[in-house]
Amino acid sequence: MGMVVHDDLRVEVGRVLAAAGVGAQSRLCCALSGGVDSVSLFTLLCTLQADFGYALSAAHVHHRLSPNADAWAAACAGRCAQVGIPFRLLRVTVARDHPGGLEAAAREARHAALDSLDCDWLVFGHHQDDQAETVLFRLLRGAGVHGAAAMAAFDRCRPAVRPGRLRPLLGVRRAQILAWARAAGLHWGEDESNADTRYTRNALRHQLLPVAERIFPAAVPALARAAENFREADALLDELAALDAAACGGGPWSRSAVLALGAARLGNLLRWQLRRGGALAPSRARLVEAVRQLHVADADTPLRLVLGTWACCAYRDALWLEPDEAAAAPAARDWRGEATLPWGAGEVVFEPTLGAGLSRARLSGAGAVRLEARRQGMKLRLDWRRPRRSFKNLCQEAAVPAWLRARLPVLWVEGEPVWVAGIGVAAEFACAAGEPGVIPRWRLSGADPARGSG
Ligand SMILES: Nc1ncnc2c1ncn2[C@@H]1O[C@H](COP(=O)(O)OP(=O)(O)OP(=O)(O)O)[C@@H](O)[C@H]1O
Repeated sequence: MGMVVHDDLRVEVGRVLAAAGVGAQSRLCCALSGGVDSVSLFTLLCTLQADFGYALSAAHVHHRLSPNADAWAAACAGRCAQVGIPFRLLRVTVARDHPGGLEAAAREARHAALDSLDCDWLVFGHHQDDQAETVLFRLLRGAGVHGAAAMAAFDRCRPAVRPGRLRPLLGVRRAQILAWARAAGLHWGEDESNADTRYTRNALRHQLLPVAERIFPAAVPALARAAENFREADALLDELAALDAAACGGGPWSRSAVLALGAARLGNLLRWQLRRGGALAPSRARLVEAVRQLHVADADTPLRLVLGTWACCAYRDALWLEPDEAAAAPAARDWRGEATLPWGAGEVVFEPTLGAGLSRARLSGAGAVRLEARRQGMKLRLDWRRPRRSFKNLCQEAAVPAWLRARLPVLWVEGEPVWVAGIGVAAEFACAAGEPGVIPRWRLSGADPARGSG
């Protein structure tokens, strides 16, 4: 393209790529908005391709919001065609009723579309001024350490799930990029919404930050440095949470071990686990309240505390987090005498006994034995001398909370329940004295409930 290439920007982008471990086998996709930042980035990535040997492509998200959106998309497509770089146009539909407003809805749709691309790294044009704005924005909304850490120059996001994110210009000032782009003779678009101070981010950029810079001339690099400090502290908190999670039993934690942690550490553990599960961060008030309730509930009370889109559950000595909509019952399974069967977040263990639990003879004389959730209108007789009672009644008596009922494993023989976890064995199938039997036990262990298995 016959442009002047200033070495400083090229060196900086190359430094970040090398630090992230980008090499000849890497597939990079440049998120190309058509603005000066991503156009400069795209140009630099094209230049550096010879040094690194990576495969480069570009993608533009068409939000269908602005009347100029088609022109932006066409400009991006044209730019890629000119230099022979594969280009993807991603059309998204932005929710008009998003609780965070149109800007947040557009961002969410944009990131979801980009995440679906088949590449190792998505490369963004964020720079140091964006970083400073992000830090300030988040602090003004009461962020914690994780939020105030803002953006990383690179995050290797769960390789199998979504591409990593690279921001090679994060240490570069906006003015530097602009000067570089002008010197390089680039052409780019100006986003009409950037001048619109109705959007909070733009108000921050055009009104708040200029005032801060008048008083603190180094406000932008200082805020970017603060983000790095927060990032370091955040990594330490994550390490602490990982240690605490392991010490509390890995998968479903031991409730007593979790409650032995101080309130701040317990909150840190919950936040960490929620982030790993991809949950939105709960509000501080909600989290503090959940920690308080966990502490005041007596050890045997089952708990289900909603934390935003997830819930923190405790039953007996197990404590775990799961998506809030996961009220669905675990998958049914046939029992053919196995020692254990998986059940949702845990398993059902069949312990051999003598004169207790379910009669082996009766079970083997019956048809198919199936582990399944409760069924509508089911009844169970625990005692010969008493009538059959409804599942609901039995649950109430055994203090099994409503949310847990759909998850209780039930052993069914020919359409009749013969065992219900936490409740007992049907009198018809009870083992007589001295007779070989089996006791099923529901154990919340094994699989990680936060992964929502079963
Ligand atoms: N429509 C788009 N299509 C492709 N990439 C885009 C688009 N808009 C923005 N990007 C990418 O995101 C970077 C940051 O853009 P911008 O500052 O407008 O977004 P933001 O909303 O502040 O950031 P973020 O989306 O990360 O929250 C751009 O440099 C570009 O790499």
